Amino acid sequence: MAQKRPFNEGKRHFKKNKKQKSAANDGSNEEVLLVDIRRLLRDTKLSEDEPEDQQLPEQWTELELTISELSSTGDGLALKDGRVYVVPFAAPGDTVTAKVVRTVDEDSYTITDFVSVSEPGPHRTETPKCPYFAQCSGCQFQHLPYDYQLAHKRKIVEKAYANFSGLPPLAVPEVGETIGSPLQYGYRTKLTPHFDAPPGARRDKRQGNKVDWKEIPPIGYMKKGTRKTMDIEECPIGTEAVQRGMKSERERVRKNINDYQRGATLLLRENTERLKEGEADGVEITKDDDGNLVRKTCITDSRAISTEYVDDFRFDNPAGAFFQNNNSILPLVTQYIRDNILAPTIDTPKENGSSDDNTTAAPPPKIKNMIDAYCGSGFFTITLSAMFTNSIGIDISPQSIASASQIATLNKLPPSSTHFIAADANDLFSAIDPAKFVPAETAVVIDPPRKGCDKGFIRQLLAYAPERVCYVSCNVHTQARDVGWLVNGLLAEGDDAEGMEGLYEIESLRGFDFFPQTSHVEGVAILRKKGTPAGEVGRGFEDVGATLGAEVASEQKEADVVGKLDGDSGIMEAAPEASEISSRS
Ligand SMILES: C[S@@+](CC[C@H](N)C(=O)[O-])C[C@H]1O[C@@H](n2cnc3c(N)ncnc32)[C@H](O)[C@@H]1O
Repeated sequence: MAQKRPFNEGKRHFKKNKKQKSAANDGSNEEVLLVDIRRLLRDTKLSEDEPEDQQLPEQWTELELTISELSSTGDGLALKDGRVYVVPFAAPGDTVTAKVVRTVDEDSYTITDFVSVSEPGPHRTETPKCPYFAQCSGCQFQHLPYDYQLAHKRKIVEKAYANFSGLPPLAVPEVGETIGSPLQYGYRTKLTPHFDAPPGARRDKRQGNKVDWKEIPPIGYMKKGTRKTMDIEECPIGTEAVQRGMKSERERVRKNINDYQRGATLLLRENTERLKEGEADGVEITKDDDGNLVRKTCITDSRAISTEYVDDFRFDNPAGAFFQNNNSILPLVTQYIRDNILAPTIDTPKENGSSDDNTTAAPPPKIKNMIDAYCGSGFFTITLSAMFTNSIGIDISPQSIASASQIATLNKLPPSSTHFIAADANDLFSAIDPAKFVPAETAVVIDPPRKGCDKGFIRQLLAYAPERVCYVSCNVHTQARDVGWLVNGLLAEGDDAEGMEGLYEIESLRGFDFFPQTSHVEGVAILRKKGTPAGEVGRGFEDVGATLGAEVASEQKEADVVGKLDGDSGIMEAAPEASEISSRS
Protein backbone atom coordinates (compact mmCIF):
# COMPACT_ATOMS: atom_id res chain seq x y z
CA MET A 1 0.00 0.00 0.00
CA ALA A 2 1.28 3.43 -0.85
CA GLN A 3 2.68 5.75 1.79
CA LYS A 4 0.26 8.52 2.61
CA ARG A 5 1.28 12.12 2.17
CA PRO A 6 0.08 14.64 4.68
CA PHE A 7 -3.41 15.54 3.67
CA ASN A 8 -3.75 18.17 0.97
CA GLU A 9 -0.14 19.21 1.20
CA GLY A 10 0.60 21.44 -1.76
CA LYS A 11 -0.11 20.68 -5.40
CA ARG A 12 -0.25 17.32 -6.91
CA HIS A 13 2.68 16.05 -8.99
CA PHE A 14 1.39 13.10 -10.89
CA LYS A 15 4.05 10.94 -12.46
CA LYS A 16 3.02 9.86 -15.91
CA ASN A 17 3.30 6.18 -16.73
CA LYS A 18 4.43 5.37 -13.24
CA LYS A 19 5.18 1.70 -12.72
CA GLN A 20 2.38 -0.26 -11.15
CA LYS A 21 3.39 -1.74 -7.84
CA SER A 22 2.91 -5.46 -7.55
CA ALA A 23 -0.09 -6.63 -5.60
CA ALA A 24 0.98 -7.20 -2.00
CA ASN A 25 -1.04 -10.38 -2.10
CA ASP A 26 -2.38 -10.43 1.42
CA GLY A 27 -5.98 -10.22 0.26
CA SER A 28 -6.65 -7.23 2.50
CA ASN A 29 -9.45 -4.77 1.75
CA GLU A 30 -6.88 -2.08 0.91
CA GLU A 31 -5.06 -4.24 -1.56
CA VAL A 32 -8.22 -5.42 -3.29
CA LEU A 33 -9.58 -1.87 -3.50
CA LEU A 34 -6.33 -0.60 -4.96
CA VAL A 35 -6.40 -3.14 -7.79
CA ASP A 36 -9.93 -1.98 -8.70
CA ILE A 37 -8.89 1.68 -8.56
CA ARG A 38 -5.85 1.18 -10.77
CA ARG A 39 -7.88 -0.73 -13.30
CA LEU A 40 -10.55 1.94 -13.42
CA LEU A 41 -7.95 4.67 -13.90
CA ARG A 42 -6.24 2.67 -16.56
CA ASP A 43 -9.43 1.80 -18.41
CA THR A 44 -10.45 5.43 -18.56
CA LYS A 45 -6.87 6.61 -19.21
CA LEU A 46 -7.67 9.64 -17.12
CA SER A 47 -4.42 9.36 -15.22
CA GLU A 48 -2.46 10.28 -18.36
CA ASP A 49 -4.61 13.24 -19.33
CA GLU A 50 -4.63 14.73 -15.92
CA PRO A 51 -3.21 18.23 -15.50
CA GLU A 52 0.09 18.25 -13.57
CA ASP A 53 -0.87 20.99 -11.17
CA GLN A 54 -4.23 19.72 -10.05
CA GLN A 55 -5.26 20.76 -6.55
CA LEU A 56 -6.15 17.95 -4.17
CA PRO A 57 -9.65 18.01 -2.74
CA GLU A 58 -9.78 19.59 0.69
CA GLN A 59 -10.60 17.39 3.64
CA TRP A 60 -14.26 17.52 4.74
CA THR A 61 -15.40 19.29 1.57
CA GLU A 62 -18.56 17.87 0.09
CA LEU A 63 -18.60 16.80 -3.54
CA GLU A 64 -21.26 15.61 -5.91
CA LEU A 65 -20.15 12.35 -7.51
CA THR A 66 -21.62 9.88 -9.98
CA ILE A 67 -20.84 6.27 -9.14
CA SER A 68 -19.53 4.27 -12.07
CA GLU A 69 -19.01 0.86 -10.45
CA LEU A 70 -18.98 -1.19 -7.29
CA SER A 71 -15.58 -2.42 -6.12
CA SER A 72 -14.87 -5.89 -4.76
CA THR A 73 -14.81 -4.32 -1.30
CA GLY A 74 -18.43 -3.20 -1.74
CA ASP A 75 -17.57 0.50 -2.14
CA GLY A 76 -18.87 2.70 -4.94
CA LEU A 77 -16.16 4.12 -7.21
CA ALA A 78 -16.60 7.49 -8.92
CA LEU A 79 -14.24 9.28 -11.31
CA LYS A 80 -13.80 13.02 -11.11
CA ASP A 81 -10.97 15.19 -12.36
CA GLY A 82 -8.63 12.28 -12.94
CA ARG A 83 -8.99 10.65 -9.58
CA VAL A 84 -11.13 7.91 -8.11
CA TYR A 85 -13.43 8.66 -5.20
CA VAL A 86 -14.31 5.73 -2.96
CA VAL A 87 -17.84 6.10 -1.63
CA PRO A 88 -19.36 3.55 0.76
CA PHE A 89 -23.06 2.65 0.65
CA ALA A 90 -23.37 3.77 -2.98
CA ALA A 91 -24.64 1.98 -6.09
CA PRO A 92 -23.61 2.23 -9.74
CA GLY A 93 -25.56 5.03 -11.45
CA ASP A 94 -26.20 6.90 -8.18
CA THR A 95 -25.36 10.57 -7.96
CA VAL A 96 -24.37 11.14 -4.36
CA THR A 97 -22.99 13.78 -2.07
CA ALA A 98 -19.86 12.55 -0.32
CA LYS A 99 -17.47 14.17 2.14
CA VAL A 100 -13.71 13.98 1.55
CA VAL A 101 -11.96 12.06 4.34
CA ARG A 102 -8.51 11.12 3.16
CA THR A 103 -6.54 11.36 -0.04
CA VAL A 104 -3.93 8.88 -1.22
CA ASP A 105 -2.05 11.00 -3.70
CA GLU A 106 0.31 8.36 -5.06
CA ASP A 107 -2.54 6.20 -6.16
CA SER A 108 -4.86 8.99 -7.27
CA TYR A 109 -7.75 8.12 -5.01
CA THR A 110 -9.72 9.71 -2.23
CA ILE A 111 -11.69 8.01 0.51
CA THR A 112 -15.00 9.69 1.30
CA ASP A 113 -17.92 9.42 3.68
CA PHE A 114 -21.33 8.91 2.19
CA VAL A 115 -23.61 11.90 2.92
CA SER A 116 -26.78 11.52 0.82
CA VAL A 117 -28.19 10.40 -2.53
CA SER A 118 -29.13 13.22 -4.90
CA GLU A 119 -30.24 10.99 -7.78
CA PRO A 120 -30.65 7.25 -7.18
CA GLY A 121 -29.21 4.91 -9.79
CA PRO A 122 -31.25 2.03 -11.28
CA HIS A 123 -29.94 -0.54 -8.77
CA ARG A 124 -30.87 1.38 -5.62
CA THR A 125 -34.26 -0.23 -5.28
CA GLU A 126 -34.33 -1.63 -1.76
CA THR A 127 -35.29 0.01 1.50
CA PRO A 128 -32.68 -1.00 4.08
CA LYS A 129 -34.21 -2.92 6.97
CA CYS A 130 -31.67 -1.60 9.41
CA PRO A 131 -32.01 1.94 10.82
CA TYR A 132 -28.22 2.12 11.14
CA PHE A 133 -27.49 1.25 7.52
CA ALA A 134 -25.07 3.73 5.88
CA GLN A 135 -23.49 4.50 9.25
CA CYS A 136 -22.66 1.10 10.76
CA SER A 137 -19.70 -0.68 9.18
CA GLY A 138 -21.35 -4.12 9.29
CA CYS A 139 -23.42 -4.18 6.06
CA GLN A 140 -22.71 -2.61 2.68
CA PHE A 141 -25.56 -3.75 0.44
CA GLN A 142 -28.96 -3.30 2.09
CA HIS A 143 -29.96 -0.80 -0.61
CA LEU A 144 -29.36 -3.33 -3.41
CA PRO A 145 -31.70 -6.10 -4.61
CA TYR A 146 -30.58 -9.58 -3.68
CA ASP A 147 -30.08 -10.86 -7.23
CA TYR A 148 -27.81 -7.86 -7.86
CA GLN A 149 -25.82 -8.67 -4.72
CA LEU A 150 -25.37 -12.26 -5.95
CA ALA A 151 -24.33 -11.15 -9.45
CA HIS A 152 -21.84 -8.71 -7.92
CA LYS A 153 -20.36 -11.48 -5.77
CA ARG A 154 -19.88 -13.61 -8.86
CA LYS A 155 -17.89 -10.70 -10.31
CA ILE A 156 -15.83 -10.52 -7.12
CA VAL A 157 -14.83 -14.16 -7.60
CA GLU A 158 -14.05 -13.58 -11.28
CA LYS A 159 -11.91 -10.55 -10.52
CA ALA A 160 -10.14 -12.33 -7.66
CA TYR A 161 -8.96 -15.04 -10.05
CA ALA A 162 -8.14 -12.54 -12.81
CA ASN A 163 -6.14 -10.30 -10.49
CA PHE A 164 -4.64 -12.54 -7.84
CA SER A 165 -4.24 -16.10 -9.16
CA GLY A 166 -1.48 -15.42 -11.68
CA LEU A 167 -3.32 -17.76 -14.05
CA PRO A 168 -4.06 -17.05 -17.70
CA PRO A 169 -7.77 -16.61 -18.42
CA LEU A 170 -8.01 -19.98 -20.14
CA ALA A 171 -6.93 -21.78 -16.97
CA VAL A 172 -9.88 -20.39 -15.06
CA PRO A 173 -13.28 -21.92 -15.77
CA GLU A 174 -16.37 -19.80 -16.00
CA VAL A 175 -17.34 -18.85 -12.46
CA GLY A 176 -20.69 -20.38 -11.56
CA GLU A 177 -23.61 -18.30 -10.34
CA THR A 178 -23.37 -17.41 -6.68
CA ILE A 179 -25.48 -19.68 -4.53
CA GLY A 180 -27.76 -17.46 -2.47
CA SER A 181 -28.57 -17.74 1.20
CA PRO A 182 -32.10 -19.01 1.92
CA LEU A 183 -32.30 -16.30 4.59
CA GLN A 184 -31.23 -12.82 3.54
CA TYR A 185 -31.99 -11.19 6.89
CA GLY A 186 -32.22 -12.89 10.27
CA TYR A 187 -29.48 -15.37 9.32
CA ARG A 188 -26.53 -14.66 11.63
CA THR A 189 -26.31 -17.12 14.48
CA LYS A 190 -23.53 -15.17 16.15
CA LEU A 191 -23.02 -11.46 16.80
CA THR A 192 -20.45 -9.79 18.98
CA PRO A 193 -21.31 -6.15 19.79
CA HIS A 194 -18.91 -4.33 22.08
CA PHE A 195 -18.49 -1.23 24.21
CA ASP A 196 -15.43 0.80 25.10
CA ALA A 197 -14.12 2.03 28.42
CA PRO A 198 -14.84 5.70 29.17
CA PRO A 199 -12.14 8.31 28.61
CA GLY A 200 -9.80 8.40 31.63
CA ALA A 201 -10.38 4.73 32.49
CA ARG A 202 -6.71 3.89 32.23
CA ARG A 203 -5.75 6.72 34.51
CA ASP A 204 -8.40 5.66 37.02
CA LYS A 205 -7.03 2.12 36.99
CA ARG A 206 -3.42 3.30 37.35
CA GLN A 207 -4.43 5.30 40.38
CA GLY A 208 -6.15 2.28 41.86
CA ASN A 209 -9.62 3.83 41.46
CA LYS A 210 -12.72 2.24 40.05
CA VAL A 211 -13.54 3.25 36.51
CA ASP A 212 -15.97 6.14 36.54
CA TRP A 213 -18.79 5.41 34.07
CA LYS A 214 -20.40 8.80 33.79
CA GLU A 215 -22.91 7.45 31.33
CA ILE A 216 -23.87 4.23 29.60
CA PRO A 217 -21.44 3.82 26.71
CA PRO A 218 -22.59 3.10 23.15
CA ILE A 219 -22.93 -0.70 22.76
CA GLY A 220 -22.73 -1.88 19.17
CA TYR A 221 -20.38 -1.90 16.20
CA MET A 222 -17.88 0.47 14.62
CA LYS A 223 -19.18 3.51 12.83
CA LYS A 224 -18.04 3.29 9.22
CA GLY A 225 -14.74 5.05 8.58
CA THR A 226 -14.08 5.75 12.27
CA ARG A 227 -12.75 3.96 15.32
CA LYS A 228 -15.85 4.90 17.28
CA THR A 229 -18.44 2.45 18.52
CA MET A 230 -22.05 3.20 17.56
CA ASP A 231 -24.93 2.39 19.82
CA ILE A 232 -26.90 -0.33 18.03
CA GLU A 233 -30.20 -1.45 19.50
CA GLU A 234 -31.12 -3.98 16.84
CA CYS A 235 -29.34 -5.85 14.08
CA PRO A 236 -31.75 -7.34 11.55
CA ILE A 237 -29.21 -9.70 10.04
CA GLY A 238 -29.12 -11.60 13.37
CA THR A 239 -31.50 -14.52 13.91
CA GLU A 240 -34.53 -13.85 16.10
CA ALA A 241 -32.89 -15.58 19.07
CA VAL A 242 -29.73 -13.51 18.63
CA GLN A 243 -31.78 -10.32 18.38
CA ARG A 244 -33.63 -11.20 21.58
CA GLY A 245 -30.24 -11.85 23.18
CA MET A 246 -28.99 -8.49 21.98
CA LYS A 247 -31.85 -6.72 23.70
CA SER A 248 -31.40 -8.52 27.01
CA GLU A 249 -27.60 -8.28 27.02
CA ARG A 250 -27.75 -4.54 26.37
CA GLU A 251 -30.17 -4.23 29.26
CA ARG A 252 -27.94 -6.32 31.54
CA VAL A 253 -24.88 -4.21 30.71
CA ARG A 254 -26.80 -1.00 31.29
CA LYS A 255 -27.87 -2.19 34.73
CA ASN A 256 -24.44 -3.46 35.71
CA ILE A 257 -22.12 -1.02 34.01
CA ASN A 258 -20.37 -0.14 37.25
CA ASP A 259 -19.20 -3.73 37.60
CA TYR A 260 -17.05 -3.30 34.48
CA GLN A 261 -13.50 -2.02 34.81
CA ARG A 262 -12.91 -1.89 31.06
CA GLY A 263 -14.74 -2.16 27.76
CA ALA A 264 -16.00 -5.58 26.71
CA THR A 265 -17.19 -7.66 23.77
CA LEU A 266 -20.52 -9.37 24.26
CA LEU A 267 -21.24 -12.79 22.83
CA LEU A 268 -24.61 -13.57 21.27
CA ARG A 269 -24.69 -17.15 19.97
CA GLU A 270 -27.81 -18.99 18.89
CA ASN A 271 -28.51 -22.34 20.52
CA THR A 272 -30.95 -24.90 19.13
CA GLU A 273 -32.70 -27.47 21.24
CA ARG A 274 -34.76 -30.17 19.50
CA LEU A 275 -37.87 -31.05 21.47
CA LYS A 276 -40.21 -34.00 21.65
CA GLU A 277 -43.99 -33.54 21.50
CA GLY A 278 -45.14 -32.55 24.94
CA GLU A 279 -41.91 -30.75 25.77
CA ALA A 280 -42.89 -27.94 23.47
CA ASP A 281 -44.17 -25.25 25.72
CA GLY A 282 -42.97 -21.69 26.01
CA VAL A 283 -42.46 -18.82 23.64
CA GLU A 284 -39.29 -19.72 21.78
CA ILE A 285 -40.64 -22.82 20.02
CA THR A 286 -40.66 -23.03 16.23
CA LYS A 287 -40.61 -25.76 13.59
CA ASP A 288 -37.45 -26.11 11.53
CA ASP A 289 -37.39 -26.93 7.79
CA ASP A 290 -37.39 -30.67 8.53
CA GLY A 291 -40.46 -30.39 10.75
CA ASN A 292 -38.59 -30.73 14.05
CA LEU A 293 -39.90 -28.77 17.00
CA VAL A 294 -37.06 -26.58 18.17
CA ARG A 295 -36.44 -24.06 20.89
CA LYS A 296 -34.02 -21.31 19.85
CA THR A 297 -32.26 -19.45 22.61
CA CYS A 298 -29.27 -17.14 22.78
CA ILE A 299 -26.14 -18.07 24.73
CA THR A 300 -23.95 -15.28 26.08
CA ASP A 301 -21.36 -17.25 28.09
CA SER A 302 -18.49 -18.12 25.75
CA ARG A 303 -17.72 -21.33 27.67
CA ALA A 304 -21.30 -22.62 27.70
CA ILE A 305 -22.11 -25.24 25.07
CA SER A 306 -24.20 -24.17 22.11
CA THR A 307 -25.89 -26.71 19.87
CA GLU A 308 -26.61 -26.48 16.15
CA TYR A 309 -27.97 -29.04 13.70
CA VAL A 310 -26.78 -29.23 10.11
CA ASP A 311 -27.85 -32.09 7.77
CA ASP A 312 -29.19 -33.81 10.91
CA PHE A 313 -25.71 -33.84 12.44
CA ARG A 314 -25.54 -32.31 15.89
CA PHE A 315 -22.74 -29.87 16.66
CA ASP A 316 -22.08 -29.05 20.31
CA ASN A 317 -19.40 -26.40 20.67
CA PRO A 318 -18.26 -23.89 23.26
CA ALA A 319 -20.38 -20.86 22.30
CA GLY A 320 -17.31 -18.65 21.88
CA ALA A 321 -15.49 -21.09 19.55
CA PHE A 322 -15.51 -20.80 15.76
CA PHE A 323 -18.53 -22.25 14.04
CA GLN A 324 -19.95 -21.21 10.67
CA ASN A 325 -22.58 -18.58 11.40
CA ASN A 326 -25.21 -18.70 8.71
CA ASN A 327 -26.89 -22.06 9.29
CA SER A 328 -29.46 -21.52 6.57
CA ILE A 329 -26.89 -21.93 3.78
CA LEU A 330 -24.83 -24.74 5.28
CA PRO A 331 -26.89 -27.67 3.89
CA LEU A 332 -26.49 -26.18 0.39
CA VAL A 333 -22.72 -25.99 0.84
CA THR A 334 -22.32 -29.51 2.17
CA GLN A 335 -24.54 -30.90 -0.61
CA TYR A 336 -22.54 -29.00 -3.24
CA ILE A 337 -19.31 -30.44 -1.90
CA ARG A 338 -20.80 -33.95 -1.78
CA ASP A 339 -21.83 -33.54 -5.41
CA ASN A 340 -18.43 -32.32 -6.54
CA ILE A 341 -15.65 -33.65 -4.35
CA LEU A 342 -15.35 -37.13 -5.85
CA ALA A 343 -13.84 -37.72 -9.25
CA PRO A 344 -16.70 -37.71 -11.70
CA THR A 345 -17.51 -41.07 -13.22
CA ILE A 346 -16.54 -41.19 -16.88
CA ASP A 347 -19.18 -42.15 -19.29
CA THR A 348 -17.15 -42.76 -22.43
CA PRO A 349 -19.31 -42.56 -25.59
CA LYS A 350 -19.05 -45.56 -27.87
CA GLU A 351 -18.73 -45.12 -31.61
CA ASN A 352 -22.49 -45.34 -32.09
CA GLY A 353 -22.91 -42.48 -29.65
CA SER A 354 -24.33 -44.58 -26.85
CA SER A 355 -22.50 -44.82 -23.59
CA ASP A 356 -22.42 -47.80 -21.34
CA ASP A 357 -19.84 -49.30 -19.07
CA ASN A 358 -18.34 -51.47 -21.81
CA THR A 359 -15.39 -49.11 -22.33
CA THR A 360 -11.64 -49.46 -22.44
CA ALA A 361 -10.95 -46.08 -20.82
CA ALA A 362 -9.22 -46.39 -17.48
CA PRO A 363 -11.70 -45.61 -14.71
CA PRO A 364 -10.75 -42.69 -12.49
CA PRO A 365 -9.23 -43.82 -9.20
CA LYS A 366 -11.83 -44.27 -6.53
CA ILE A 367 -11.56 -41.69 -3.80
CA LYS A 368 -11.84 -43.45 -0.45
CA ASN A 369 -10.26 -40.97 1.91
CA MET A 370 -10.68 -37.38 2.95
CA ILE A 371 -8.26 -35.09 4.74
CA ASP A 372 -9.89 -31.95 6.18
CA ALA A 373 -7.08 -29.47 6.75
CA TYR A 374 -7.99 -26.49 8.98
CA CYS A 375 -11.00 -28.52 10.21
CA GLY A 376 -11.97 -26.45 13.28
CA SER A 377 -14.53 -28.49 15.18
CA GLY A 378 -14.87 -30.82 12.21
CA PHE A 379 -17.74 -29.30 10.26
CA PHE A 380 -16.68 -30.69 6.88
CA THR A 381 -15.09 -33.90 8.20
CA ILE A 382 -18.32 -34.82 9.97
CA THR A 383 -20.85 -33.77 7.36
CA LEU A 384 -18.91 -35.53 4.55
CA SER A 385 -17.62 -38.57 6.45
CA ALA A 386 -20.29 -40.98 5.15
CA MET A 387 -18.74 -40.68 1.68
CA PHE A 388 -15.32 -41.97 2.74
CA THR A 389 -13.75 -45.04 4.30
CA ASN A 390 -11.27 -42.89 6.22
CA SER A 391 -11.59 -39.24 7.16
CA ILE A 392 -9.16 -37.22 9.16
CA GLY A 393 -9.50 -33.63 10.36
CA ILE A 394 -6.52 -31.52 11.39
CA ASP A 395 -6.53 -28.20 13.20
CA ILE A 396 -3.88 -26.27 15.06
CA SER A 397 -6.23 -25.63 17.98
CA PRO A 398 -6.31 -28.53 20.48
CA GLN A 399 -9.62 -27.20 21.85
CA SER A 400 -11.21 -27.39 18.41
CA ILE A 401 -9.88 -30.90 17.97
CA ALA A 402 -11.28 -31.93 21.37
CA SER A 403 -14.69 -30.55 20.29
CA ALA A 404 -14.43 -32.25 16.89
CA SER A 405 -13.73 -35.65 18.49
CA GLN A 406 -16.66 -35.21 20.88
CA ILE A 407 -18.94 -34.16 18.05
CA ALA A 408 -17.92 -37.25 16.04
CA THR A 409 -18.81 -39.46 19.03
CA LEU A 410 -22.09 -37.56 19.53
CA ASN A 411 -22.96 -38.36 15.91
CA LYS A 412 -21.91 -42.01 16.26
CA LEU A 413 -19.01 -41.75 13.82
CA PRO A 414 -16.46 -44.40 14.84
CA PRO A 415 -12.86 -43.21 15.44
CA SER A 416 -11.68 -46.04 13.17
CA SER A 417 -13.11 -44.14 10.19
CA THR A 418 -13.35 -40.50 11.35
CA HIS A 419 -10.69 -39.08 13.53
CA PHE A 420 -8.96 -35.82 14.39
CA ILE A 421 -5.48 -34.65 15.27
CA ALA A 422 -4.18 -31.34 16.59
CA ALA A 423 -1.38 -30.32 14.24
CA ASP A 424 -0.09 -27.44 12.18
CA ALA A 425 -1.38 -27.81 8.62
CA ASN A 426 2.16 -27.00 7.49
CA ASP A 427 3.30 -30.35 8.96
CA LEU A 428 0.11 -32.11 8.04
CA PHE A 429 1.47 -34.73 5.73
CA SER A 430 4.11 -35.97 8.14
CA ALA A 431 1.16 -36.93 10.37
CA ILE A 432 -0.61 -38.87 7.62
CA ASP A 433 0.02 -42.56 6.93
CA PRO A 434 0.47 -42.72 3.10
CA ALA A 435 -0.30 -46.46 3.13
CA LYS A 436 -3.77 -45.69 4.50
CA PHE A 437 -4.27 -42.33 2.82
CA VAL A 438 -3.03 -43.26 -0.64
CA PRO A 439 -2.76 -39.91 -2.48
CA ALA A 440 -4.50 -41.21 -5.61
CA GLU A 441 -7.45 -42.26 -3.44
CA THR A 442 -7.62 -39.13 -1.32
CA ALA A 443 -9.44 -35.81 -1.54
CA VAL A 444 -8.24 -32.88 0.58
CA VAL A 445 -10.62 -30.21 1.87
CA ILE A 446 -9.00 -26.87 2.76
CA ASP A 447 -10.78 -24.14 4.71
CA PRO A 448 -8.07 -21.84 6.05
CA PRO A 449 -8.39 -18.46 7.79
CA ARG A 450 -8.69 -15.29 5.68
CA LYS A 451 -4.95 -15.07 5.14
CA GLY A 452 -5.10 -18.33 3.20
CA CYS A 453 -2.53 -21.14 3.28
CA ASP A 454 1.16 -20.69 3.95
CA LYS A 455 3.49 -21.54 1.11
CA GLY A 456 4.85 -24.33 3.33
CA PHE A 457 1.42 -25.95 3.29
CA ILE A 458 1.09 -25.60 -0.49
CA ARG A 459 4.52 -27.21 -0.96
CA GLN A 460 3.50 -30.15 1.23
CA LEU A 461 0.22 -30.52 -0.57
CA LEU A 462 1.98 -30.57 -3.96
CA ALA A 463 4.48 -33.13 -2.66
CA TYR A 464 1.69 -35.36 -1.33
CA ALA A 465 -0.37 -34.84 -4.50
CA PRO A 466 -3.88 -35.89 -3.52
CA GLU A 467 -6.22 -36.78 -6.35
CA ARG A 468 -8.64 -33.92 -5.70
CA VAL A 469 -8.78 -30.73 -3.68
CA CYS A 470 -11.82 -28.80 -2.49
CA TYR A 471 -10.78 -25.32 -1.36
CA VAL A 472 -13.38 -23.42 0.70
CA SER A 473 -12.47 -19.86 1.60
CA CYS A 474 -13.85 -16.74 3.23
CA ASN A 475 -11.34 -14.65 1.24
CA VAL A 476 -11.49 -15.38 -2.48
CA HIS A 477 -8.40 -13.22 -3.07
CA THR A 478 -6.04 -15.34 -0.98
CA GLN A 479 -7.84 -18.41 -2.29
CA ALA A 480 -7.09 -17.29 -5.87
CA ARG A 481 -3.41 -16.78 -4.96
CA ASP A 482 -3.17 -20.26 -3.38
CA VAL A 483 -5.05 -21.96 -6.23
CA GLY A 484 -2.66 -20.18 -8.61
CA TRP A 485 0.23 -21.85 -6.79
CA LEU A 486 -1.44 -25.26 -6.93
CA VAL A 487 -1.98 -24.88 -10.67
CA ASN A 488 1.20 -23.02 -11.67
CA GLY A 489 3.58 -24.41 -9.06
CA LEU A 490 6.00 -22.58 -6.81
CA LEU A 491 9.41 -21.22 -7.63
CA ALA A 492 12.47 -22.34 -5.67
CA GLU A 493 13.30 -20.04 -2.75
CA GLY A 494 16.96 -19.92 -1.76
CA ASP A 495 18.31 -23.07 -0.15
CA ASP A 496 15.19 -23.57 1.89
CA ALA A 497 12.58 -24.56 -0.59
CA GLU A 498 12.74 -26.28 -3.92
CA GLY A 499 10.65 -25.28 -6.88
CA MET A 500 7.45 -27.33 -7.18
CA GLU A 501 5.59 -28.10 -10.33
CA GLY A 502 1.89 -27.22 -10.42
CA LEU A 503 -0.28 -30.33 -10.43
CA TYR A 504 -3.86 -29.21 -10.63
CA GLU A 505 -6.44 -27.68 -12.89
CA ILE A 506 -9.55 -25.92 -11.73
CA GLU A 507 -12.64 -27.98 -12.35
CA SER A 508 -15.18 -25.54 -10.99
CA LEU A 509 -15.41 -22.29 -9.11
CA ARG A 510 -18.27 -20.44 -7.47
CA GLY A 511 -19.26 -18.26 -4.59
CA PHE A 512 -21.71 -18.97 -1.77
CA ASP A 513 -23.42 -16.06 -0.11
CA PHE A 514 -22.78 -16.76 3.56
CA PHE A 515 -23.26 -13.08 4.41
CA PRO A 516 -26.15 -11.39 2.57
CA GLN A 517 -26.22 -7.56 2.74
CA THR A 518 -22.42 -7.51 3.06
CA SER A 519 -19.66 -7.62 0.45
CA HIS A 520 -18.23 -10.90 1.77
CA VAL A 521 -18.37 -13.99 -0.41
CA GLU A 522 -17.29 -17.53 0.39
CA GLY A 523 -15.51 -19.25 -2.51
CA VAL A 524 -15.56 -22.97 -3.29
CA ALA A 525 -12.98 -24.18 -5.81
CA ILE A 526 -12.79 -27.82 -6.92
CA LEU A 527 -9.40 -28.89 -8.30
CA ARG A 528 -8.42 -32.09 -10.01
CA LYS A 529 -5.05 -33.48 -10.98
CA LYS A 530 -3.96 -32.33 -14.42
CA GLY A 531 -4.80 -34.89 -17.07
CA THR A 532 -7.54 -36.61 -15.10
CA PRO A 533 -10.90 -36.83 -16.83
CA ALA A 534 -14.02 -34.71 -16.62
CA GLY A 535 -15.10 -31.11 -16.32
CA GLU A 536 -14.89 -28.42 -18.91
CA VAL A 537 -11.62 -26.77 -18.18
CA GLY A 538 -10.50 -23.96 -20.38
CA ARG A 539 -13.83 -22.36 -21.14
CA GLY A 540 -13.46 -18.72 -22.11
CA PHE A 541 -13.26 -16.28 -19.27
CA GLU A 542 -14.27 -12.84 -20.33
CA ASP A 543 -13.30 -10.37 -17.69
CA VAL A 544 -12.22 -6.81 -18.03
CA GLY A 545 -9.50 -7.44 -15.46
CA ALA A 546 -8.01 -10.40 -17.26
CA THR A 547 -5.16 -8.53 -18.90
CA LEU A 548 -4.36 -6.84 -15.66
CA GLY A 549 -4.44 -10.28 -14.06
CA ALA A 550 -1.71 -11.55 -16.34
CA GLU A 551 0.38 -8.50 -15.58
CA VAL A 552 -0.05 -8.77 -11.84
CA ALA A 553 0.78 -12.43 -12.26
CA SER A 554 4.16 -11.74 -13.77
CA GLU A 555 4.90 -9.17 -11.08
CA GLN A 556 3.78 -11.70 -8.53
CA LYS A 557 6.23 -14.27 -9.84
CA GLU A 558 8.97 -11.66 -9.70
CA ALA A 559 8.14 -10.83 -6.12
CA ASP A 560 7.91 -14.51 -5.22
CA VAL A 561 11.52 -14.95 -6.19
CA VAL A 562 12.63 -12.38 -3.65
CA GLY A 563 10.32 -13.93 -1.11
CA LYS A 564 8.19 -10.87 -0.59
CA LEU A 565 4.76 -12.34 -0.88
CA ASP A 566 4.57 -14.81 1.96
CA GLY A 567 1.39 -14.45 3.94
CA ASP A 568 1.90 -13.42 7.54
CA SER A 569 2.54 -16.40 9.71
CA GLY A 570 0.97 -17.33 12.98
CA ILE A 571 -2.44 -18.47 13.86
CA MET A 572 -5.49 -16.37 13.47
CA GLU A 573 -9.09 -17.18 13.30
CA ALA A 574 -10.64 -15.91 10.10
CA ALA A 575 -11.89 -12.39 10.64
CA PRO A 576 -12.76 -9.54 8.33
CA GLU A 577 -11.67 -5.96 8.76
CA ALA A 578 -11.58 -5.16 12.45
CA SER A 579 -14.15 -2.45 12.15
CA GLU A 580 -16.82 -4.72 10.76
CA ILE A 581 -19.11 -7.25 12.26
CA SER A 582 -16.94 -10.31 12.23
CA SER A 583 -17.91 -12.56 9.38
CA ARG A 584 -15.96 -15.58 10.50
CA SER A 585 -15.65 -15.25 14.24
C1 LIG B 1 -12.10 -20.77 8.72
S1 LIG B 1 -11.81 -21.79 10.08
C2 LIG B 1 -12.43 -23.28 9.40
C3 LIG B 1 -13.07 -24.20 10.37
C4 LIG B 1 -13.87 -25.36 9.83
N1 LIG B 1 -13.52 -25.80 8.50
C5 LIG B 1 -15.35 -25.07 9.92
O1 LIG B 1 -16.00 -25.00 8.87
O2 LIG B 1 -15.86 -24.90 11.03
C6 LIG B 1 -10.08 -21.94 9.97
C7 LIG B 1 -9.45 -22.92 10.96
O3 LIG B 1 -8.05 -22.96 10.67
C8 LIG B 1 -7.36 -23.25 11.87
N2 LIG B 1 -5.93 -22.94 11.63
C9 LIG B 1 -5.34 -21.74 11.50
N3 LIG B 1 -4.02 -21.88 11.22
C10 LIG B 1 -3.78 -23.21 11.14
C11 LIG B 1 -2.64 -23.99 10.85
N4 LIG B 1 -1.45 -23.45 10.60
N5 LIG B 1 -2.77 -25.32 10.84
C12 LIG B 1 -3.97 -25.91 11.09
N6 LIG B 1 -5.09 -25.23 11.37
C13 LIG B 1 -5.00 -23.90 11.39
C14 LIG B 1 -8.08 -22.40 12.90
O4 LIG B 1 -7.87 -22.92 14.20
C15 LIG B 1 -9.55 -22.52 12.43
O5 LIG B 1 -10.20 -23.56 13.12
